[in-house]
Amino acid sequence: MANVLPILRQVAPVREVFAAEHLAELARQALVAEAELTPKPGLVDRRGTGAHSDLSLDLMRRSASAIAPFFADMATAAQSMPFSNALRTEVAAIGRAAEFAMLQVTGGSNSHKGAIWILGLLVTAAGQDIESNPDTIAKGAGLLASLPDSVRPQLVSHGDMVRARYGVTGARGEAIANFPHIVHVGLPALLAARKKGCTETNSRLSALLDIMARLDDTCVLYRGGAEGLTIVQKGASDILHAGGPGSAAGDQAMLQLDHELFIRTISPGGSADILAATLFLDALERGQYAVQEDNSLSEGDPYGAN
Ligand SMILES: CC(C)(COP(=O)(O)OP(=O)(O)OC[C@H]1O[C@@H](n2cnc3c(N)ncnc32)[C@H](O[C@H]2O[C@H](COP(=O)(O)OP(=O)(O)OP(=O)(O)O)[C@@H](O)[C@H]2O)[C@@H]1O)[C@@H](O)C(=O)NCCC(=O)NCCS
Ligand SMILES: Nc1ncnc2[nH]cnc12
Repeated sequence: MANVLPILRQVAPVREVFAAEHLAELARQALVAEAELTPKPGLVDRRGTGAHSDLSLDLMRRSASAIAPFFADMATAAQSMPFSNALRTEVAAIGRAAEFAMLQVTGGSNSHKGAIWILGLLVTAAGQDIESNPDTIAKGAGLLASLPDSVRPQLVSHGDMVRARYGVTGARGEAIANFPHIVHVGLPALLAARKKGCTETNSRLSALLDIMARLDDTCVLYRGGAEGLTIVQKGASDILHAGGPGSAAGDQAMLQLDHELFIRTISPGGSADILAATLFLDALERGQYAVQEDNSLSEGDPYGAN
């Protein structure tokens, strides 16, 4: 079904929907593209495990594959019921099943909890209308996030602890505010770097650093406190001011920040999730479907970084 989408796009004038499997595959590929992007400060990448002792690139890839079918289920749900509390409840149940599948494949490590939330909401919103753009998809996803989560368990998450201590709004707040760090930070930074002639890898790294410089990442706050967040935000900002990825000073500053985060075991995991979602919406917007003309799916880095 996914492989007919480019054809549908040409012949169907309006309100054709994205195939659920296609959205899921695109989301999986965005997660793999984020994980493989190298070098990322403190994060798992092609060089190694960053500030993590329980994650690896192979695990991130397997986690992405394990959760992709749940994205397809979310898009299918979006196509079979209207925007409503019932859809929110259905998607929450699928999201929790995806978290369970993630924990099973990683042996209990949290590889993509934030990504399941963000991409799950975006895939659901994108599942409804092919004429959408990043802004309207983010708004739809934000609206869905603001509906009540009727079966929310009474467990206290790391995000809950950090929110109570530092007064930040975390992953839930990001969604309810319509994903400002994707729409107003990640995407503009990605496009600006490409326009300047940066390589695709450096454009994505620039987008990640811009996100890191501004996001109140609860993953950073939980591991490193307020001081850790300052180190991440100032460090990312300094790299960009030094010339950004691809400049000698920028690359040097990036290695220094990577080292500091490694020593302190601080990981900007929330920023990584926001970058994956940025790549997903960018690919949708550009019509860059990773389905090949011979109906196969691209291998390696399907988002084509260089
Ligand atoms: C709304 C939920 C995301 C739950 O939110 P909550 O804040 O209560 O949960 P957390 O457990 O804290 O997870 C939030 C994850 O979101 C990422 N994140 C952090 N800050 C932001 C931000 N400002 N904006 C957006 N996203 C953010 C981050 O995920 C990444 O970090 C993880 C790695 O962290 P790590 O420290 O290694 O792992 P931990 O287990 O936390 O600690 P250790 O023990 O290892 O030290 C990695 O997963 C990245 O993805 C935060 O971790 C949502 O889950 C929810 O409500 N779900 C219910 C189902 C539902 O409604 N679904 C609907 C659609 S799917
Ligand atoms: N590349 C990465 N490294 C560590 N945590 C992550 N969470 C999402 N992407 C990640």
